[in-house]
Order: sequence, then structure tokens, then C-alpha cells
Amino acid sequence: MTLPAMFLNRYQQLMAPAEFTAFKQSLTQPATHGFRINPLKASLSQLQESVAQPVPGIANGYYGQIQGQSIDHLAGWIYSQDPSAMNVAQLAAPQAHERVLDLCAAPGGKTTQLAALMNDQGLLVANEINHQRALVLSSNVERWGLTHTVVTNNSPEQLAQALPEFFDCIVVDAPCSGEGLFRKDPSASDYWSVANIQFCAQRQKKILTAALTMLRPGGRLIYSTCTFAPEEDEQNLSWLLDQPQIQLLPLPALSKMDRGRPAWAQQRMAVQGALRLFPHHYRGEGHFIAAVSKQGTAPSTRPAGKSLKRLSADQVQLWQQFQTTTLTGVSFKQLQPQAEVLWAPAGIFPQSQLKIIRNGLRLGQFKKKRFEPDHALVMALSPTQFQQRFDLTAEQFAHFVHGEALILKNKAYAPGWVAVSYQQKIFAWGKVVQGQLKNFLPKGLRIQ
Ligand SMILES: C[S@@+](CC[C@H](N)C(=O)[O-])C[C@H]1O[C@@H](n2cnc3c(N)ncnc32)[C@H](O)[C@@H]1O
Repeated sequence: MTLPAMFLNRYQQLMAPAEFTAFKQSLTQPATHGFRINPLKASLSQLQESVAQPVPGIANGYYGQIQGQSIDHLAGWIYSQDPSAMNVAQLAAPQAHERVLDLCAAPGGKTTQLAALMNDQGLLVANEINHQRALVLSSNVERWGLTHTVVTNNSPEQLAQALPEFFDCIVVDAPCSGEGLFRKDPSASDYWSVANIQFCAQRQKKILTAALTMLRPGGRLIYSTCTFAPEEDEQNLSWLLDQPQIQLLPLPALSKMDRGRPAWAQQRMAVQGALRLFPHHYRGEGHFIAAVSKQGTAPSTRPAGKSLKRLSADQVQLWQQFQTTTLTGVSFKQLQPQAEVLWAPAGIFPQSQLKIIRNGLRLGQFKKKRFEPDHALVMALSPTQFQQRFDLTAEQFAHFVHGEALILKNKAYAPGWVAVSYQQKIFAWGKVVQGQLKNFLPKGLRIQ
């Protein structure tokens, strides 16, 4: 990879000679890979991946490269993530009772980690401005088996208008100039320019302004980027600290982590409370992480949400029939029909202003005289919550992930819905119909 001359020149000016040499050299090394295990589902002893190298300070984080098409991935047991990026959600320390916003969330690295840390409780809103990326985020939320997460597809300003002073904790993992991506994706350096850094820095301020509107007094905001550029890092933190009611929350540094550099922000000493993860010191691709709080102690506001729609008598009957024949020990606090789709909502929102892609758990769809469960439901329940489960052999798995139905030799299965697993890891619905196991793995997840 040839790094842009101007990029190198900037860091040569900013760093002492020995550090610049080490920094430059680190960018010629292969990228560091990591992954997280899903504590909501996975059992360590049944994983295919090696967990020999934990990432220090990160719950369920490990070094190593995973395969995107493995059963562990398909079943939502693992998520690939740069080890330095894992520190953002870990430092945000979201609590199970909190309302948390992941404002720039796709593809979902921080979202899945925040939700795991919250034990899939409280309320997590994962927002992504770009529609295609919001769909990817939504499918990762589904794969991870989340029930208390809402995926929205709004601009930060639209969200701020709908949800002022609503959140206890906000993560802004901002779109940035991506200097920390160069090793993983060398083509990222083709788009590097000083003008882009300046553009990103301005955009980040706009996103942060909207985030501050949504933060309740007493709440905390975590700001991160995967770039080294001071304009987007220390200088934006310095700008943030000049906003009304905002105070620094100094972050604890683990071994090999650097502190924010006052010299890179006109000697603003407070930026030392932030962390810099440099690839020549920390084993990862690089990140900047800072935290601030909003003064005051007001509780978060309640949006004027619509009240829940009621199920029709027919819908109640179909849902109950499905529940009693397929599930065991499963109940939901609230049920909300939306056209023919049934949801267990995570929150009630002013729908008109928000583009909500998923609100909590999509249970399934009412069809003519039957209820058809959604893929999200099979991904969110634990093995003991199904009346029937079919564990595939390696050969059957190879056919099933292509979308094929299976002939059942074993007559022990009653007609109806079955959770399908491989190596005891549930990843799809199947339906027993006339001696066959019909395949309900969504088309987009099939392996060709
Ligand atoms: C660094 S990525 C987020 C990565 C994600 N947090 C994760 O851990 O997987 C930044 C995201 O911000 C989104 N974005 C771009 N422009 C934006 C804007 N003006 N406001 C909010 N988000 C924006 C991008 O589409 C991108 O998905």
C-alpha cells in the first residue's frame, strides 16, 4: 500500500521522529483481527473459534479472524470487530435499565456490543442515516437475537426533533476520514485528503449537536472515530467541551493506550481525558475515544407515543395457537399488530416523525387462518423455549443452508414449526409437512 505523501507529512510534523517511524512502520503491517462472542446465546465450549487470546478489558472480546459463513456466524454467536473498536461500547458502560442511543450504528459492531452489555434489556435505539446500511444493521440486530433494540433510519436532526433529552447514554461513532482503516482496506487511502478531513470534522460537529439535544441532563455521550486526524479527534472534543452544560468525563487507560494530545488541540489540557489507540502501541487498527456528560439531573423525557393497537379476536386466537403448539415458557409484555405483522415492541415512539425499521422483536405474520413466525423470533429464543428442535448432521446442514428441504426419516416430529440447529446452534425455522422438513432460512442468508 502506498500511503498519501501529504498524510505522512502531516504525522511527521505532529510526531517526534522516533514515534513517526514506528507509526509509519505499523501501517505496513497486516491488520489485526478480532471478534466478540454473543453472551446472550453462545457457550464457550461449543465455539468453533479459538478463545485463547482475550482482548484485555473487553467482555467477550478475542483476537482472531472468523469466517463469515460459519454456523457460529449464521447463528449469531460471534461478530467480527477490530479490537480497538471494542473499547467504545465497553467504555460507554451501558446499564440494563438505561435508554441508550447508538447514533451512527451500521453495520452494528457497537450496537451488538451495547445490547450484550445491557443483557438485551432497557432500550437501545440503533440509528443509521443510510437506508441500505440500516438494512444491514437490522439484519445484524436480528442475527444477534435482540428483543429490546429499535432500528431507525433517520438523520440525527430528525431524531433530535422527535426525542429531545430522551437518552441516558449516547454513542456517536462518527463517520470519519478513516485513517484507521488503511491496513484493513488499502483502497480507503485513495479517498484521503485534507479537504475530506475538514469536511468530516464539520459533519461530526453537526452530528454531535443533534446528539447533545437528545442527551438528558446527567447523561453521558461517548464520541469515537477510527481516524488519527486531530481535527476530528482532539479538536472536536475541545469544541464539544465549549458547548453549554458539557463536562469532560476522563476515561481510564489500559496498558498500551495513549491519551489525547493537548498539543494537537491548541494546548487544551482537558483532551488528555480522551484515549488514543495507535497501531504502533495498541494491538488494533486505531481509534479515538472521548466521553462527556451533560450537567444536571433531570430524568429522561417521555415522547408522546401512540398507544398500542389491539389484536383482533382472530389474531389473538392464531397467535395463541402458534404459541401453545410451538413455544414453551415464552410470553411478551406487549404485543402490537402492524397491518398483518405482529411485534413485541421495545418502545412506543411518535411514529410519524421517525422511520422505524424494526421496533423490538418481529414475531411473525398473520396469513390466512395461520400465523407464520419470523426469522427474528427463532434467532431470539433459547433452545429450551421450543417444543421441537431438529439438530442437523453436517451433510444435512450443507443442504439446508442452500435452501433445500429435507426428507425426514425420523417420524418423531409432529407436523408444524421446528427450530433448526447445527452443532446445537439454532439458526432457522423449519416446518414439518408430510414427512419433509421445509426450509424457512431467509433467501438472503442462504449460502450459494
Ligand atoms: C464509523 S461508521 C459506524 C460504525 C458502527 N458504529 C459500527 O460499530 O459498526 C459511521 C456511520 O455513520 C453514517 N453516517 C454518514 N453520514 C452521517 C451523518 N451525516 N449523520 C449520521 N450518520 C452518518 C455512515 O453511514 C456510517 O454507517
